[in-house]
Amino acid sequence: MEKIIVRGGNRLSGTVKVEGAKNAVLPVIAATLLASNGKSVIHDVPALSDVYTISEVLRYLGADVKIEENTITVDASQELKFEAPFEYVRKMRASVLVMGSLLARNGRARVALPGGCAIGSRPIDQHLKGFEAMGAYVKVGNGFIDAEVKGRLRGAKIYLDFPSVGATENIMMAAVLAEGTTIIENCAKEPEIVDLANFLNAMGAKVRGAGTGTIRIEGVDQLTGATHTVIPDRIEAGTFMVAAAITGGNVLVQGAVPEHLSSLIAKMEEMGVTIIEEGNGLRVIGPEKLKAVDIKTMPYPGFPTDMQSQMMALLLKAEGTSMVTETVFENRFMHVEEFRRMNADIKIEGRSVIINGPCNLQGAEVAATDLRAAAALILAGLAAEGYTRVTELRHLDRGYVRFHEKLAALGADIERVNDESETAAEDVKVKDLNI
Ligand SMILES: CC(=O)N[C@H]1[C@@H](OP(=O)(O)OP(=O)(O)OC[C@H]2O[C@@H](n3ccc(=O)[nH]c3=O)[C@H](O)[C@@H]2O)O[C@H](CO)[C@@H](O)[C@@H]1O
Ligand SMILES: C=C(OP(=O)(O)O)C(=O)O
Repeated sequence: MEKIIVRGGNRLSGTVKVEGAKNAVLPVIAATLLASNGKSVIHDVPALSDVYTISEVLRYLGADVKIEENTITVDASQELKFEAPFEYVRKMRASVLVMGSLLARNGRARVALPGGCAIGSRPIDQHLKGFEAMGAYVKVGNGFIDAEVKGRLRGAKIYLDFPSVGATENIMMAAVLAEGTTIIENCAKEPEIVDLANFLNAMGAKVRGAGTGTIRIEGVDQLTGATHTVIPDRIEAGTFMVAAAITGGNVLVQGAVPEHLSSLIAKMEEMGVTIIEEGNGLRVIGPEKLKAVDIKTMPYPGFPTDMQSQMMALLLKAEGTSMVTETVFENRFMHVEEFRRMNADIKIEGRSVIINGPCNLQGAEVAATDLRAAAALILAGLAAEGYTRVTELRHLDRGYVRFHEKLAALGADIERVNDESETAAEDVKVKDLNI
């Protein structure tokens, strides 16, 4: 079994470079399907398992995808299939993002239902509501969503009940080739939405208002492949900012965009962390003592849910009582039990978590339950006494490139091992159970 073993206590120092954003590159890759001529060239693509999964989806659909270092080239000019099977969607929910592009290009999209995951039930009703408003007939059955439109999609006014990131992206991708104007109201404002709009516009689309609560899209007849560089990953940047703070370290996070991180910066400063803009990044200096604060996750520009578990790790070391309230996903507290295994004084009360700090964290064997929980447990391990062993690393690999190597380069005592003896023992168990 693969695990990351970290021994806490080292102060981190040095420079770490942020990768291109996972949550920006996935919709951008899905959008390359919209180009019926020319190739798209995407730069600063992070080497993540999610990126390989979406590339496989595109290949299955008939696109020609080449990955060279941090650049992906997609030629989707040939005829495309319209179905994305469960084997891909199961690996990665974001596979559902090909739906808007396929519907716009083919007039039909059939995508396996993504189902829930460890952080919540995650329905896609708002995506489907948008497609229906644009004239698509949507049917859900046998584990698939089937959307079909006779002729071309038509522009429509769509109000989202919640500013869903995925629904905003999927509707944008459907609307760029629709006939007439689409207006998405109460849409998501995340930087990743702006990045997608920039790529679509480079392909010849007419998208205005991305980054505000209303996006206006005038449909065009055809899109052409374009070149694009993905924005830096604000969540990876934030994770390293916490790593610096939790160890009382001094780290330059190169590529961190301050405007994308304002809520995190504000909260970390309230805790007593020093954050200085330097070059094209942020220098983060951890204090001797951290102060407790309250946090509530919200859609952008509110505090990001994708930083909730890492920030919770930091609050474990803060003096006083902190409350973390999760409003975006209904079940994103699976890491709390794991923190408790590390001797954290922490409890769940409804949609909030109460932390009494500073906790005397102790190393333990803990399991990652989702991508950000994996990072948070490693962060807690950096500040714990003794050795922390984190398992279920497939979650980590979805969103972090060489995470342990980057931390080791900053001075952390950390390694990633493949413990053969444990794997062998597990094989025996599996055989005994005849699974
Ligand atoms: C690949 C990607 O970019 N993932 C991000 C994206 O996920 P994703 O796009 O899935 O997140 P959404 O913004 O859509 O979801 C937010 C909330 O809205 C609900 N909802 C969403 C759609 C819908 O049709 N109906 C509905 O009820 C969800 O269940 C959830 O409770 O934004 C989330 C919120 O910032 C981040 O945590 C994820 O990292
Ligand atoms: C929840 C996340 O991603 P996804 O939507 O791909 O599951 C995340 O990046 O933290």
